[in-house]
Amino acid sequence: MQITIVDHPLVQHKLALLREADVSTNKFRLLTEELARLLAYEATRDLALEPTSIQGWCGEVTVRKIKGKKLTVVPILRAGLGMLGGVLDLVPSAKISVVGLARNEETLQPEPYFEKFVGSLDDRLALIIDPMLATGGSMVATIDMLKRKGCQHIKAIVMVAAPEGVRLVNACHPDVPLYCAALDSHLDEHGYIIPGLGDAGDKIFGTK
Ligand SMILES: O=P(O)(O)OC[C@H]1O[C@H](OP(=O)(O)OP(=O)(O)O)[C@H](O)[C@@H]1O
Ligand SMILES: O=c1cc[nH]c(=O)[nH]1
Ligand SMILES: [Mg+2]
Repeated sequence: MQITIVDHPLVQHKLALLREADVSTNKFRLLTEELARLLAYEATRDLALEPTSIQGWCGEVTVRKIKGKKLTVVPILRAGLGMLGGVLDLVPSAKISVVGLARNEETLQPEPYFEKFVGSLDDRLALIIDPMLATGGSMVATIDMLKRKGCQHIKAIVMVAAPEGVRLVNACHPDVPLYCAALDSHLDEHGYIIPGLGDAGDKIFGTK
């Protein structure tokens, strides 16, 4: 599995601000969106281009535009919604597929509660977005769902990943590249990433 840890100074600086214990809901939201934008920039770096002719100011000019492949952005509810605006800034015409999963706090298994996919998934690149890759259960379940619907090209974008989650995604779906701002140390006994960010969903939505 290809894993890209985006080491750009802007990414690392924003991640540092996100890790502060007393970060406000408003600041966490803004930083999440900004980080998502920068991570999506990296994740779309290899989109294929094709030459096309347009009328420019001085006559015909050959330019390059993104080739046919359509995109769907796949936020995993809830926390993935916090990254959606940042990704859509870069790919405003992307269609959105939504997956609702809640991690059971005791078993740490993802429990599905919603799914709504756009059509023609076999013809699209799916960009899954979720701030946290912890055990990897939620990401693997989402990739499973997409593949069952015929999706063949999938990338995962997270802010912080744990080695445990990377290992699980790699074991189940080695074809899915992962983009993140940090690969952290480990999971604690409650399945939280250390040092991580705490509960990203709660911080984005202001719950708890
Ligand atoms: O890798 P995993 O062990 O599956 O954990 C990661 C998942 O846990 C969090 O969501 P949570 O289930 O807490 O839901 P929320 O977004 O509604 O807070 C997070 O946003 C991921 O979706
Ligand atoms: O560290 C973690 C693990 C799962 N979900 C979170 O929001 N944070
Ligand atoms: Mg949560």
